[in-house]
Amino acid sequence: MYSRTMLKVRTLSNNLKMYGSTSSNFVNVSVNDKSGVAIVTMQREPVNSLNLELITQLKTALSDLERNKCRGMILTSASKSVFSAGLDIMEMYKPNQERVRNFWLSLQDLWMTLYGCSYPSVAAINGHSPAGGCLLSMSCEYRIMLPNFTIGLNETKLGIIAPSWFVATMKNTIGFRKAEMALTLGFLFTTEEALKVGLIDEVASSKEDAIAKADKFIGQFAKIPPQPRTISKLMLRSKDIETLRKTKEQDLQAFLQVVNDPKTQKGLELYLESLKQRKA
Ligand SMILES: CCCCCCCC/C=C\C=C\CC(=O)SCCNC(=O)CCNC(=O)[C@H](O)C(C)(C)COP(=O)(O)OP(=O)(O)OC[C@H]1O[C@@H](n2cnc3c(N)ncnc32)[C@H](O)[C@@H]1OP(=O)(O)O
Repeated sequence: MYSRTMLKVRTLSNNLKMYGSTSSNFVNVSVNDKSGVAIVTMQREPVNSLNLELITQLKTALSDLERNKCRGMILTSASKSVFSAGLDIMEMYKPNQERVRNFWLSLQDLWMTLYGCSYPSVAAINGHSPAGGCLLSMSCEYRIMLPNFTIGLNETKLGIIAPSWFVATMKNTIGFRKAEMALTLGFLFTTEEALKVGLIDEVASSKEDAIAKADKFIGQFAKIPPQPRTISKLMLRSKDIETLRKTKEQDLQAFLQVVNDPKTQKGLELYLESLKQRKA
């Protein structure tokens, strides 16, 4: 049914090669020949932390799907326990200035592409989904999650502030009051809590069940003319996308200022240590 890599993810562009990156394939795209629905799988082990390369490859994959007029897209993970651990902290810890700049601009681009894509989008959340992982999930139109995992914007717990477009995405997903509580507490919801608060739409018993449910959700649009569908979606979403488009540089500078603050660097160092110690 789903043929692997029918839509090839392009290798990294030249401007990334200058950082000495190898063009490993962190994203797999497979398309169902019959329905035209694509499954986009993040496969950057161990936790799909979003580094520059994964972000760039995701953006390329989503844009390719747009160009190829795909019928729907399901975003999921190759890991059995993590959807995405959010932004790769190593991109922000003692960063190379040119790379960290590119990193943030690429993340902005990815969000604008995913949030504003014309095709129906579903996150099949088959593992933990904190911070940037939650942002990706919320940017889709529908979320299906497996039990016993967590999801949320936990930035305040890390001593940082979620950028305004993360906040807008959460507010648009669960409403002002619940977003305010969740963001100020840096709350990570369990699957059950996420369902209750409306952060996810359905619970699935397995990844296969999540994909089947996602296919069913997308299938509903077969009878809806695509143009009115897309225009309606963008009427709801384009204001926040345009806000970021207009303030990209300002947002970048705010990010760079925070990242380059010695206090942030110390915080990131301690957090990385705490992640490693959890294992010991
Ligand atoms: C006024 C306007 C100001 C604007 C300023 C903007 C500033 C905003 C800046 C940043 C925004 C950030 C958003 C983010 O996304 S930050 C990332 C937040 N992510 C997390 O907190 C998740 C951390 N990870 C975990 O909780 C767990 O790893 C989990 C995802 C639950 C998976 O657990 P488990 O399966 O047990 O795996 P391990 O913890 O053992 O991890 C395996 C290895 O992966 C490393 N790891 C984990 N997460 C990350 C990460 N996000 N980045 C980099 N590396 C990560 C972990 O250390 C292990 O490494 P190793 O095997 O070497 O020990």
